[in-house]
Amino acid sequence: ARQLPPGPNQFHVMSYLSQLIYKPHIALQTLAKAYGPLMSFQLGDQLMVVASSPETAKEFCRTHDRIFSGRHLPSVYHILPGTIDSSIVLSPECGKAWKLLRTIGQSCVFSSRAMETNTWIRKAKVMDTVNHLRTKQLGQVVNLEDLMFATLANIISSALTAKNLFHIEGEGKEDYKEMMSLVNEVIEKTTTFGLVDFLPILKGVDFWSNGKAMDMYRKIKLTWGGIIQERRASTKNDQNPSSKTSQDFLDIVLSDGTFSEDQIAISLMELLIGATDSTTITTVWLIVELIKNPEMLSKVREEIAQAVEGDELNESLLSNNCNYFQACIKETLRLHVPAPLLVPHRAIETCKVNNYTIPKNSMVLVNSWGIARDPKYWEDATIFKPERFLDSNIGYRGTHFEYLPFGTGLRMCPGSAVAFKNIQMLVGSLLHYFDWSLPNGDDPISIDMSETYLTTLKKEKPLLLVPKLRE
Ligand code: HEM
Repeated sequence: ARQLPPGPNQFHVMSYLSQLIYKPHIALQTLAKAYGPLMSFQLGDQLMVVASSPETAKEFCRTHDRIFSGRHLPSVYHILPGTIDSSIVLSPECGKAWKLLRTIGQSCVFSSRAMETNTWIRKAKVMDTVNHLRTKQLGQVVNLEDLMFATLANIISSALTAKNLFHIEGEGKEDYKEMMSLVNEVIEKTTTFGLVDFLPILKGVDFWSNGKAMDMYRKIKLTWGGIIQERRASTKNDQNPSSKTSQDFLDIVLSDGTFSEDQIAISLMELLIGATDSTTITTVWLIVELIKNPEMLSKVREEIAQAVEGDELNESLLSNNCNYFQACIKETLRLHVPAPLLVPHRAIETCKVNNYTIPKNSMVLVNSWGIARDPKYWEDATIFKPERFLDSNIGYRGTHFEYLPFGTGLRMCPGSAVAFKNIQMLVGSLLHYFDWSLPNGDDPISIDMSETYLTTLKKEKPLLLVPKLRE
């Protein structure tokens, strides 16, 4: 007989509804305390299955990895034409288009060779930002979160298409603001799914009318259309295509011919969001934790100083010699897990897990946030303590199930190493060249630590700081 994992009944779920929508990682952790690390419940017409321990996470992401490698599509994707076949993140199964896009991404962004090739891009975009900050007047307040976001967006868009999305020197000007709100709107709309999407009562709110979806589609095309067409034209005019030494993502997808221009725009947008959203969140929390802990900050700075060559940070020295700094990045990814429930998985077949039946099309959530704060696995679990990673072999590549900031298995984040390098270069440079203080000389201890959930978990209030060039 079919036996589902234990879990709350309809009434119990209803009493948690608001928390399930706005703070699902917390609600699910609370429920798991009552029902155990493998739990199920009905949410509207969707069966939800939740893994809340390293052991149960392993069942879904390792032991039965292939069966749980599906995704649910937010309703918006059913409205937008062609998106299902041009997505990595939300591709419903690990099918042909998913494989092709992951392979192309591997060759020009994710692999070690690609990261090596792209080192100069990372450095150049970070230095654009550093140089821009050098022009600030003494005491001028900077929205550092936006600036780091724009820098990370330029790094990925340059790696994908050889173009900047943001003109950094134009920070705060019309073009910059327009691009910022365009991209933010797409991020907000396309990631606002998950639990809400499966509740018939909330569907009444009509998040996603056809009109809104088409507007989003138009905006995605507005962001990338010009870049794609320009490249297509220049490739046609180029008599000798082999004269280009290395191909970027755009060269490869265009010459492959599988995807339409609109589909290419969608996959570029998706990679942009994947590469910037969680990474920005991490850089924000890392800086917050360090300015709140001056002793840690000076240790990090001492290390970074050892990785400077001439007047520039050297990426391989940063990677090889800055253990404490890396421990701080890892600890930030533990205490402030950017994707607290990973990206929801879907069972593509019915499967038995721990003697329970998990029916086909169940939505599987791994509470990576709860696991990373479980006192069973982590001492002083809610305290920022980078030292814990110094003498530990726990890495972020998905082999330690008590620490899964990037997930693990088939659907694991392909950009984990890229993220690490970007964070290291960007935050390393910002801390090396500048001192950071709060507006009005406020004490860093007073920084508001509230978080807000929108598939990713970010700092609620923007990070406003005053830079001062270090001697
Ligand atoms: C700190 C930064 C980042 C974090 C915490 C993060 C986290 C994640 C997580 C948790 C997933 C879902 C894993 C799962 O469902 O099991 C994911 C998927 C993904 N990430 Fe990241 N990520 C980060 C940076 C990046 C970067 C820099 C890129 C691109 C260069 C990227 C591209 C992707 C893509 C394409 C997927 C979809 C994979 C698939 O469904 O097959 N991410 N990421």
